[in-house]
Amino acid sequence: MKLVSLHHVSVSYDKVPVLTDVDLDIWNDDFIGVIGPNGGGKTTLVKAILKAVPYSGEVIYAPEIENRGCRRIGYLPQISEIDKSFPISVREVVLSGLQARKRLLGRYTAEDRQKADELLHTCRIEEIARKPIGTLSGGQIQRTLLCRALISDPKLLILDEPTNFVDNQFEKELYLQLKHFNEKMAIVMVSHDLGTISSYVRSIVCVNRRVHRHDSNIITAEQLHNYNCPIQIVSHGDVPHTVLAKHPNARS
Ligand SMILES: Nc1ncnc2c1ncn2[C@@H]1O[C@H](COP(=O)(O)OP(=O)(O)OP(=O)(O)O)[C@@H](O)[C@H]1O
Repeated sequence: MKLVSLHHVSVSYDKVPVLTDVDLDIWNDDFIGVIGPNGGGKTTLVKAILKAVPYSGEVIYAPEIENRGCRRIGYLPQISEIDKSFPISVREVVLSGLQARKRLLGRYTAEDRQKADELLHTCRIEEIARKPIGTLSGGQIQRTLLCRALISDPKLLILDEPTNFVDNQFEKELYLQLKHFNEKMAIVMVSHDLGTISSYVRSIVCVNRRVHRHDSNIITAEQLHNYNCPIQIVSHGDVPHTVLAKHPNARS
């Protein structure tokens, strides 16, 4: 079942085109890795899927995704987009994932709080439930944001660089959890860590102003060529690699 369809979607910031004429369908069982060079438009693509940036063209949600004002998309933003000075506890951050629904229905229920506690337990952060987010490590923040993204029982989970600033242990646990979540929801994950994600995702979407979907998790030489930027090969086989952080062609 098709959950989201983008038709001829274009996005510009200050008249500078960032995404041009994007056609993309997201299906209910998808596990998509979104790759591309720095500044290529990956986060903008995610925001277009969320209708969180002005765009031309069409972004169409199936009724399973949006029904009577209730949107079932969980979103884990980049850590840099989080205001850590905001005086709010881990548990409150997790519950805030229900806000869109609460605008219609009012206060949190005992059931909501129990759900938040279950997720905190699943992500192994129940002992920091009362801590303010400003005091947390990168891994603890990512776990908190993951719980927030999951609390509304999404049909589509979107993660933007979820393994930035986290340790290897968290990364491994996260990928295994995502595999499990993918039995119930579609997943779209932006990552620079191509070598790792290629062994978990089922499709690859390359973003460099234009968007190409490849229904395979094998990263090809052609895809690497699309990067047009320095690449560090980290292992052999199906060309897994990492894009260097410093990048002369970046537009940002
Ligand atoms: N709100 C904004 N206003 C103006 N320009 C923006 C805005 N957001 C992003 N950009 C620019 O749009 C381009 C694409 O940015 P985007 O964050 O979508 O790329 P990205 O592929 O996610 O990059 P990165 O890998 O560095 O996270 C960049 O040149 C960026 O500077």
